Amino acid sequence: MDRIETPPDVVIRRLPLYARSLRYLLQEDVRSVSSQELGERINVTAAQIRKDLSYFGEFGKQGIGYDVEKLLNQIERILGLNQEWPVGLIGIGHLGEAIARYEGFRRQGIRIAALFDSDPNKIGTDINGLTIQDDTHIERAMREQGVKLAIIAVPATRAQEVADMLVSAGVRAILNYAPMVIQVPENVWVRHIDPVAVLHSMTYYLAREEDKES
Ligand SMILES: NC(=O)c1ccc[n+]([C@@H]2O[C@H](COP(=O)([O-])OP(=O)(O)OC[C@H]3O[C@@H](n4cnc5c(N)ncnc54)[C@H](O)[C@@H]3O)[C@@H](O)[C@H]2O)c1
Repeated sequence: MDRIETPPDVVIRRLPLYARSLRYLLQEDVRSVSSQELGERINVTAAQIRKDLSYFGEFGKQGIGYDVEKLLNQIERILGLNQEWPVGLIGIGHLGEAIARYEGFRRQGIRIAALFDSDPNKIGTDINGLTIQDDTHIERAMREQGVKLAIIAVPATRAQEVADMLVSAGVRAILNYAPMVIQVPENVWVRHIDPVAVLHSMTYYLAREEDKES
């Protein structure tokens, strides 16, 4: 069977969730799992899991389920997690410092490799063995280390200029925490994390409930 279709982005976004669930299963010493059981853990139907995985080849056998370790290895390979990814972090304020100190990234294939800020009081100080560099050095430092991934944790008003510097530095994927949509060329991936917008999408429901009660 030909499998030339490009997997949609929603499928790619689910793969890390499958991988995480499979890691938990391995920790629980579960060696084999059905798409039904895997789906229940992440609120996805068994049919959806089978369809998602079918973009990448044949996994598991009908009626037997998936070998947890093998499927995890395959998904990790698909996600490029058979290597470690260095990441540049820009903006070492409240959030940036917490990210720089977070040990969980390293355990999951992501290595914070370079820190940048524009505040002269922060430049030259160390966090977790890394020296905060002047953000005017982004291009040189990122190119020298071959860093293709970056995290933006600067105020919204500074996010676009930082994104422009990252693009000039050859960065191809940006995780943006600033509440501001940044413009980048087509060949650069951007994901936004906006906890305030997510909370507001729930305050909508709470406010309606309160209206009904009053
Ligand atoms: N702190 C949170 O819980 C939180 C939650 C969600 C989103 N955010 C967003 O994350 C971003 C950072 O938040 P924060 O609380 O850490 O802010 P912060 O003010 O504590 O830190 C911002 C840091 O960015 C640096 N900076 C400013 N301009 C820069 C530039 N051009 N280049 C490099 N560094 C620069 C500042 O010197 C400072 O160290 C903001 O956009 C904020 O809206 C924060």
